[in-house]
Amino acid sequence: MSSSRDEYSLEHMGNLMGSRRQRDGEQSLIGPPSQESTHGDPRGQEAPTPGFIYLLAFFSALGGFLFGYDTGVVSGAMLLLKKEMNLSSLWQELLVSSTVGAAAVSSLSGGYLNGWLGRRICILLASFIFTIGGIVLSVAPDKEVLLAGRLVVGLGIGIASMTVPVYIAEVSPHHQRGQLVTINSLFITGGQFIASVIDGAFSFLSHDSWRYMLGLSIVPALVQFVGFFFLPESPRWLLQKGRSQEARRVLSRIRGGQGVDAEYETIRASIEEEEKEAGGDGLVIVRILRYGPTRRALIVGCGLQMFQQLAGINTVMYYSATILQMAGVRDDKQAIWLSAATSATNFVFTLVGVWLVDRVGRRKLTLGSLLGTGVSLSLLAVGFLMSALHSPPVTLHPAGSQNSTCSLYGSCDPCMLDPVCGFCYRENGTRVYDSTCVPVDQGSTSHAAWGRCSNRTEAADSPIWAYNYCPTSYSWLVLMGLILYLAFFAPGMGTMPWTVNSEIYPLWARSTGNACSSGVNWIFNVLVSLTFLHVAEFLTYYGAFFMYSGFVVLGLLFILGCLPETQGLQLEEIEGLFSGRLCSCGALSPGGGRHVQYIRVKGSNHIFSDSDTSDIE
Ligand SMILES: O[C@H]1[C@H](O)[C@@H](O)[C@H](O)[C@@H](O)[C@H]1O
Repeated sequence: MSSSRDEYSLEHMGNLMGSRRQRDGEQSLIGPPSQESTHGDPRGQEAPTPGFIYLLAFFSALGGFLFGYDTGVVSGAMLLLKKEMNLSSLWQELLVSSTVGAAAVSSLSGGYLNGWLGRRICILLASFIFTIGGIVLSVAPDKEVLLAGRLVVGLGIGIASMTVPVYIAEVSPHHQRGQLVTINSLFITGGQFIASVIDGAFSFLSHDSWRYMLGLSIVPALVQFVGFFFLPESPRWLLQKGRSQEARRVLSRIRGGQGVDAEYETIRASIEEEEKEAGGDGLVIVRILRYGPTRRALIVGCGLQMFQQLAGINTVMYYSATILQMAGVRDDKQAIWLSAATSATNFVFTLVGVWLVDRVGRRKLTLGSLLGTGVSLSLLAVGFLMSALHSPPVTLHPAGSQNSTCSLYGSCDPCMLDPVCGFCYRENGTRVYDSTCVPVDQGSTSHAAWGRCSNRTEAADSPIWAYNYCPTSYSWLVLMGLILYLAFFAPGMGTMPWTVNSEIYPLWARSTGNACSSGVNWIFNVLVSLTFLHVAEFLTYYGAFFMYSGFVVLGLLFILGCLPETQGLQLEEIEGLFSGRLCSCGALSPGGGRHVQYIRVKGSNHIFSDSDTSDIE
C-alpha cells in the first residue's frame, strides 16, 4: 500500500533537488552514499560565513549556558543551604528536582509559544524569566521562596532548551549548521563547569554565599536579553508567517548580503509545498503523528533524547565525587573541586564534538560516542563489582552498636549502600583494619552519629569515615571508567540529541517536535536521577551501571536502525530522509525488504535518499 503523502514527499524532494541542481548547474548521479570525507565545504565554493552568524550563535547559546549553570550550581549551593536553612532531605530533593520538573513542563508548552510568538520572542522571554528567577533566588528569605525561584528558573530552562537549537539551526548556513548548533551544547557544559567553579570559590565565604551562587545567573541572562533586542527573528519563521519582505531582509543581513536569492526561494518553495503536503487543521502533534515522515522524525528525536538520559550522564556527573572518593581522594573540602574537574572534562570533550560534527557527521559521531559510553559504563560496573567482591569486612562490634541496623552488615559494601550507615576504619597502606559499620549523623553526613568517627579531627592517626563509598584497591578501574565515560559521552551523546532534533522536522512541525523531544529529555532526566539511589540500593552500584550499559545497547540498536545522516543538507531537504527508506527500524518501516537507492548530486556531498515507495504503509 502506498501512501500518497509519502509519494508526495518524494516528489517534493525531487523538486527541491531539481532546483538545487539547476542552481548549482550540476548533473545528478544515482549511486551509493559517498564515503568521502564531508569535511568543511564539500564543493569548496561555499560563501564565507559572515561574522554576524557567530554573534547570533553566541547570544543564543547564552540560553544553553544558563541551562547548564542553573542545573549545575545547585549541588554546591545545597551544601550550604541545608545547614543555613536546616533543610530536610525532602526539601533538598524538592529544590533540585523542581527545576528539572518545571523545565519538562515549560519545554512541552514552549512548542506552542515558539510557533505563535517566534524564536526571538521566546529567547527574550526565557532570558527575562532567568533574570526574575535569579533575583528571587538571591533575595529568598525562606525555603518556600527558594522553591518558587527554582521553579521560575526551570521554566526559563525549558523554553531555552527547546528554542535555542531551533533558532541557531534556522539562521545557520547548512554547511556549518552542525557546528553552530553544537556550540549550544558546549555552552551547556560550559555553564555546568563555571557553576562548579563558582560553587568552589564562594564556598569559602561563610554566610549567605549561596545567594551569590544562585544569583549570579542574572548576569548572562541580562546580557542575552539586551543582545536579543538587537538581533533578528529567524527568517524561516518570518516566511512561514507570511512576512516575506522582512524574511528576505533578515536572510540578507545574516548572510552578509551575498547570494540569498536561491536560499530564499528554496525556503519559500518548501513552505508552500509543506503547507499542501501536511496541510489541514487540527493540533500540530496530531498532524505530526498522522504523517509518516514527521512521525518517524519524532520517534528518532525523542528516542535520542531518551537514550541520552538513560545512558546515565547526570548520575555519573552527580556521583563523580563518590567515585573519586573511592579512588582515594578523602578530603571533604576537595569534593567540590573534584566535581569541577568532572564538569571540566565534560566541557573539554564537548569541544571535541563541536570540532567533529561537520567533519564526521551526526550518525557516525553518535554511534561512536554511544559505543564508547557503553564500554566505559561496563568498565565502571566491573570496577564497582570488583570493589564489592573484595569489600573489607567489619571487624569491630563496639558495645551499644547492636541497637542499630548498621550492626547487621558484615562488610563495607552493604553498609555503604544503606543510606543511614557509614563505614569507620583505619588503614595501613592498602590494609583496612579496626572497621565498624555505624549510623551516620542525621545533621551531616560528614561524620558518624556516635563512636570513633563522630568527632573527627585532622590528626593523621584518626580513623577514616567513609559515607557512600568503600575503600578499595580497584578504584583505578572506576576512575578510568569515569574519565572514558565523559570522553566518549560528551562529544556525541551529549550534543547530537539536541543538534539532530533542531534539524529533522519540517518547519510546520519544528516547534512542536522540539518541544516533545526536549520534554522527553527532561522527564527522563528526573526519572534517572531521582531513582539512582533506590536502584543502587536494590541492584547495588555495579547493578545500576550494568543496567545503564544495557540501555546503551538498546540505544545503539535504535540509532543503527533509525538515525539518518543529516550533515550538509539544507533544512528543507532533510524531511526527504524520513519519507524514504533510510530508516530500517522494523517498527517504523513496515513492508521491509526494499532496497535503498541514494541520489547524489555530482561534485557535492549532499546525499539524498530515495526508494521504491510502493509499499510504504
Ligand atoms: O546535553 C546535556 C549535557 O550532556 C549535560 O552535561 C547534561 O547534564 C544534560 O542533561 C544534557 O542534556
